[in-house]
Amino acid sequence: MELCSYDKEQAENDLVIRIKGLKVWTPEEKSWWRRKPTKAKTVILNNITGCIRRGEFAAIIGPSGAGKTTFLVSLAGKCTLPSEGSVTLWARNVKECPGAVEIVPQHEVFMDGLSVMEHLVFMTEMKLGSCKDPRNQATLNSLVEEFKLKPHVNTPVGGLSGGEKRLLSLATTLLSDPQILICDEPTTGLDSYNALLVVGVLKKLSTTGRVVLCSVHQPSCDLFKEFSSVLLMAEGRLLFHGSQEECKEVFESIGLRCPLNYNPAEFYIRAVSNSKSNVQRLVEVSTNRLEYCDGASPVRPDLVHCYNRTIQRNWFKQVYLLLWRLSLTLKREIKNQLLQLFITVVVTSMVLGVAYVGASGTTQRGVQQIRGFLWLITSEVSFGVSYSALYAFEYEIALFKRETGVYKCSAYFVSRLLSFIPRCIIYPVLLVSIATLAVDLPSYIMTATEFTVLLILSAIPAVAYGLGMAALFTSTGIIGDVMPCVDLPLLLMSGAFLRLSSLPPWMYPVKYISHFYYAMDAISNIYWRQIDFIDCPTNETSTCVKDGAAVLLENGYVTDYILQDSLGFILLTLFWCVLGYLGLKREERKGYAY
Ligand SMILES: Nc1ncnc2c1ncn2[C@@H]1O[C@H](COP(=O)(O)OP(=O)(O)OP(=O)(O)O)[C@@H](O)[C@H]1O
Repeated sequence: MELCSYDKEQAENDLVIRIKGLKVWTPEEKSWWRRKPTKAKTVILNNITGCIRRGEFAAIIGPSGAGKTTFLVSLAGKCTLPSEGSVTLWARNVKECPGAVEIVPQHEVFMDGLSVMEHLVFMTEMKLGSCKDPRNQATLNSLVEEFKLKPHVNTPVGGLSGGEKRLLSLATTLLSDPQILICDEPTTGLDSYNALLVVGVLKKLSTTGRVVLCSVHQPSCDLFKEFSSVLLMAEGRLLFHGSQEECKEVFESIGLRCPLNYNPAEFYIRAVSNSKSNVQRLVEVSTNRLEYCDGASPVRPDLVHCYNRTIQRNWFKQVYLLLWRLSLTLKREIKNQLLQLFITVVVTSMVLGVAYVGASGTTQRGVQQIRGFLWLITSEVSFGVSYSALYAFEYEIALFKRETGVYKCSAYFVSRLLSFIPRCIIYPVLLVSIATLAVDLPSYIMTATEFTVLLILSAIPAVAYGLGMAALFTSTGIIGDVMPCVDLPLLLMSGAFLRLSSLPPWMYPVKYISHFYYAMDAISNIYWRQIDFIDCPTNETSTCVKDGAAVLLENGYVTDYILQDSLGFILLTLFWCVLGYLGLKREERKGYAY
């Protein structure tokens, strides 16, 4: 089970991680109307140099805000802040060795509706391959055993305690058997038994040659002594790196002796909290001590072969697995979801039925009513599905970012789109079946069937539109405000409120990206093409429309509607999918907030 390996004989005692002059800072923030920066640049990591050896099990300690998390994230090559200096694994840039390092963040993010086993099966399938493979099954079972997750395999993840979630998070990360494991506060929130259990497993990993780095907050004496080395940080600097014995010696050399029976970790942290002089003295000592890293012989990059146990499942398999995971959570809510949908559609259909009872397109009065009815059923479906997709990413975006690299962004978007297909079918079927009973449709069965098929087809670009907008605005939280502004020009193009034949040419592009337009164009054509004669009373004062074709002409709908509207639905779905994909890609690039 080897991930990112290298020629062992050649480099048995070599350095694994080498850090040179690492500096990380937050960028200046400027507003476009002021020249002066609104927020100055802040240095988080200040010129860190050091090296980590094979088999090291290190505790990273320091006061809050010392930069421990930023340091760990930089070591994993996942820091998105501006930086200089270098982090290399076996003489290779950390970013060139993906999969060699895995990071377990401080905060867990899971799909709460899944059970522990379902989550682990999903991750195994995505990262390692089929769960039917005995090797993968053995890995999965051994992690369940090792992290004492067996009693919880059927418990929903959302129902686990904080500590149990931590164990699950570690087990998930270890599935891919990383060569370097970085854990941000792996024992926080665990009782002493589980904390020791976790530390024990991590220590065991390090004895196999892997590097395990953990930031720890106020570790107990028992826990602290399990670590083979200590990295002490304060004010963004690495003040000490070495064994616990050496740490004691260094502190004593600057006149700081840990009292007997006092927790050494707590003593070191206290000594560097709010004491500039202690920090300065340790910086001076460490500058000399850390030179040993420069003296050690580096591995030749050409001898390093980065490979990793995780595999990339093919795109279709990824979509399938993501859909399978979504279906598991949906299955648990299916009764509520169906009931909600049913009530919404029945109430809507009944209101429409009552308002348009007996409406027929064969009379002059009926023309207006049928136009209204057609507009309302198409807009109900479009709004119903696009707004249900609008908040799809709100809760999932953190999970998506956390799982970056596990599956492709496009696979995730497509699986989310496909998960709405049942709604795109059920909604129109119910709505047309109930609402059309009240109106006078020519060749009822045929027309109602055509309406249903059309509304199902129109629901797909509508969902893509909702998801696309959701992906574009998910991180800003303003989606609820943006949607109505984008909806307005699109629904104006439906032809229900404007005569499309007299649109100014500059508005044409809006018409062609309006799913309302294609849906109204098609449904109007289906209905009005069957109306050969519209009665015109002798006492009618205004001009009469004489047949369905005249109604279509008046509205500005096309004649070749099947080809144009089908093409419109396809292109529009692609258009919103591409925009949604780009939105998600942008979120992915921003990185996970560790
Ligand atoms: N993306 C960021 N933007 C702005 N400031 C940041 C960012 N990330 C970290 N910081 C700041 O850098 C400092 C170090 O943060 P970091 O989380 O690395 O510290 P830490 O030692 O892990 O703290 P704790 O032990 O409390 O988790 C903090 O003052 C934090 O506010």
